[in-house]
Amino acid sequence: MPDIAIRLSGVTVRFAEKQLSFDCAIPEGAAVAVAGPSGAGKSTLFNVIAGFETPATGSVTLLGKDMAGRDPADRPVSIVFQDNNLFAHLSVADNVGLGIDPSLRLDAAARQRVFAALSRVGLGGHERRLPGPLSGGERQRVALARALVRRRPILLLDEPFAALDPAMRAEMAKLLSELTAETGSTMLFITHQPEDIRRLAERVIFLEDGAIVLDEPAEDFLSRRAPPAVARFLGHGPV
Ligand SMILES: Nc1ncnc2c1ncn2[C@@H]1O[C@H](COP(=O)(O)OP(=O)(O)OP(=O)(O)O)[C@@H](O)[C@H]1O
Repeated sequence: MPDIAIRLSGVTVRFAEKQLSFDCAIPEGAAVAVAGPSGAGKSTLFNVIAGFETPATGSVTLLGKDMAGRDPADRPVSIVFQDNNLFAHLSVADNVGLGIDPSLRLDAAARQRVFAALSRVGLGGHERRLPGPLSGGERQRVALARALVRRRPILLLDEPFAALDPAMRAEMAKLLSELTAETGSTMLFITHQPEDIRRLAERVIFLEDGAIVLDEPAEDFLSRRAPPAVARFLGHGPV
């Protein structure tokens, strides 16, 4: 049995109009899809794991360590946001270098890591370009390279496929599955497409109305006809 990479126990998050609650145990090395209707709590779940949101109750344990009071920078987590947060005035290489040192004081070994990460995501030779003219898929891969140079064992990807056309979706899924196999990292990705689950996920976490309602192997999830929100997600219509 693999160890548990992410354990949330009795976690609640209170917003003015809403309370969310999370319990889950995600094995180390798993590729996990996070799905559910808009407003269900997917981004909040990521923010709790990454440390951008502080729970009102409960515990967040990552790789066996309690994260209470730990800043995002001190957690074993890299997060790639949906809008990929690239700086328009910095080169591709510098955008990736920020993952190593926010003040961009990079020695030769660090610069080598940046080049290696860009080459790994298929962007070797693009180091000096600015992000502006890049395609959506290329920008996503720059953001992914920045996450990779941080070498954190847990990778959170907020809709990594959203801006991509079907061919690029398949390519990105292949890249992510190769990367996680190589590094052994635990990866969670938010998606609205069953196809991404078929391609990449071993497990699925499904949220509804502020809570995790399913946490199970992808094949079990994909053969479901209920509850209704899952049936809708899978394109089966209401039951
Ligand atoms: N900072 C906040 N203050 C108040 N309410 C919030 C805050 N962040 C999220 N919420 C509320 O919590 C609920 C969950 O939001 P969240 O963004 O996590 O959902 P989501 O599943 O990621 O949605 P989407 O798919 O639309 O991005 C929503 O009702 C949202 O309005």
